[in-house]
Amino acid sequence: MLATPIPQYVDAHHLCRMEDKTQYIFALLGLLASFYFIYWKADPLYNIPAIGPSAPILSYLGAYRYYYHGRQVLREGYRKYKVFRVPMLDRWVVVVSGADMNEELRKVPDTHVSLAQAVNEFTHLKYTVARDIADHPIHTAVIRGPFTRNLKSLFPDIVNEIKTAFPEVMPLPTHVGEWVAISVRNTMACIVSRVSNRVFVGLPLCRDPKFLDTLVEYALSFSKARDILSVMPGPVRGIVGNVLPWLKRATRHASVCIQPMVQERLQRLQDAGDDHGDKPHDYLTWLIEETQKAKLSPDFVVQGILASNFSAVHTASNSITHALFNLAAHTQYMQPLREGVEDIIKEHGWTYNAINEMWKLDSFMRESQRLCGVTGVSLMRKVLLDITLSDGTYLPQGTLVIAASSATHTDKTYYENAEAFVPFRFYDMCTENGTLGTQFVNTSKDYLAFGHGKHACPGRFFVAHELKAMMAYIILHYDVKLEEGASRPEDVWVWHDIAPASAKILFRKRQAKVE
Ligand code: HEM
Repeated sequence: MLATPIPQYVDAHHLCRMEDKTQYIFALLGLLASFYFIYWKADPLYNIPAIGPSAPILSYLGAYRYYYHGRQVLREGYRKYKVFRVPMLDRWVVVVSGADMNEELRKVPDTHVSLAQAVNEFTHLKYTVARDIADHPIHTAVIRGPFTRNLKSLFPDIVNEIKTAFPEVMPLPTHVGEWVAISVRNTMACIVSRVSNRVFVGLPLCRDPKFLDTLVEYALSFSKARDILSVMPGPVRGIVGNVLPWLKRATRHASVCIQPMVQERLQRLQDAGDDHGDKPHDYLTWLIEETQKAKLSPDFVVQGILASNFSAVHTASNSITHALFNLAAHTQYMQPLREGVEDIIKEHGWTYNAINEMWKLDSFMRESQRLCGVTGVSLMRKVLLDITLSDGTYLPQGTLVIAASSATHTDKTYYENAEAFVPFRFYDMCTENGTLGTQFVNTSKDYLAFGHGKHACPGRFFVAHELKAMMAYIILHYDVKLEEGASRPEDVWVWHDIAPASAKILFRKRQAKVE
């Protein structure tokens, strides 16, 4: 059958229109491609080598990889480049490699880079931690100043809380030799929360179940809120942040507990007048004094307590969980640790000085943190004024820059047998070579677990005593091992954050006594 012939004029006209359309489509695609390339090449970070695809949209593939395989991405960049960049969902982050670049980054003055603003960008403090703490970090001033200066006098409270919390939170069967599987991360979070709040808010609040529940909820809601906000485009973030209920609820609940104590301290400060001897001498009072210096309302103290908990609890509980996993996986080190701790406690009792003398334990904690930090990066900074690094890399205002601490810590240039857990390596360095500066609290360009330089963690003197005292208590009272056939639980990396697995290990009442 023959098809009905199409008139010639229709055909030509139709073809003409089709050609026009195709031309438009190609022109549009060409225009879009040009915009795409212009946009890509106009990125001020374009010349910095990227790990994964650097083109717009395709870079989300790289972000996906960084989210799930942060450790490998950072190691790859570290191996290949002095300075490189990694993609996150809403931005590129520039990373520096190696001790010398770490040193260079930490020396950039505060006029040009800011730690506080970098933390704010990564965590959206206003909606996740405390409403105004980014603008008025009163807790940082207190931790750096009177808190650390008075650690020795606060130490008996820390010990008292450890001795009370362990039997309550981690009771063990009285049967000789019976092992119990304990979820370490949650248990340590609970004990660290009590011990830290013993010094932040004191008795009885640090043991009040309602207050402790508020803190647990606050910690959990931080990650929820941060994850939601980090996938929001900038302009929408503020709107969403303002409607999230969790921080408002935590602040309200914490206020109910803390405000009466603030009022009581204010009254005592007023009664003491100029008589400094009668002034209360504790964390709440120091926070109140900071609010007065900054001409803020005393209500602000609640935000200071929340921010202190944010800085202190999750970091410390993850750190001791890593240490316990390392001890359970290397039980041969229990005996030498025990001998050291027991001798010192016998001689000095549970004192601040005794904890200072526990060199082997100190080395164990430092080594544990070298390999299993709380994060795989450090020296987080936001560029405030354009800078050019020594290798010529230009970092414009607004760039986020970090140091690849975990890769530095496992670089054989700085550490012999760098991948292995050698718990007494720092103890040996100190006793054999007389190398100073390798204690748990010391920072250096190749040891960045607490940062380095002017902004190095001001809470590290407290946390070193807190965690060493907790470990000493465990070493003297419990035996520890992995579950049958298990190996050390793998750490979980999300972006560059590292969390210990939520695994269980076995504890029993200590059997062998050191003579
Ligand atoms: C094992 C536990 C901890 C680790 C691994 C840790 C780590 C860090 C790191 C890496 C920094 C940034 C330093 C830099 O960029 O140079 C930092 C800052 C800070 N840390 Fe810690 N920290 C811990 C515990 C604590 C505790 C217990 C407190 C409070 C008592 C605290 C309070 C702070 C504060 C306020 C800052 C900000 C300092 C500033 O803005 O200058 N940290 N910490």
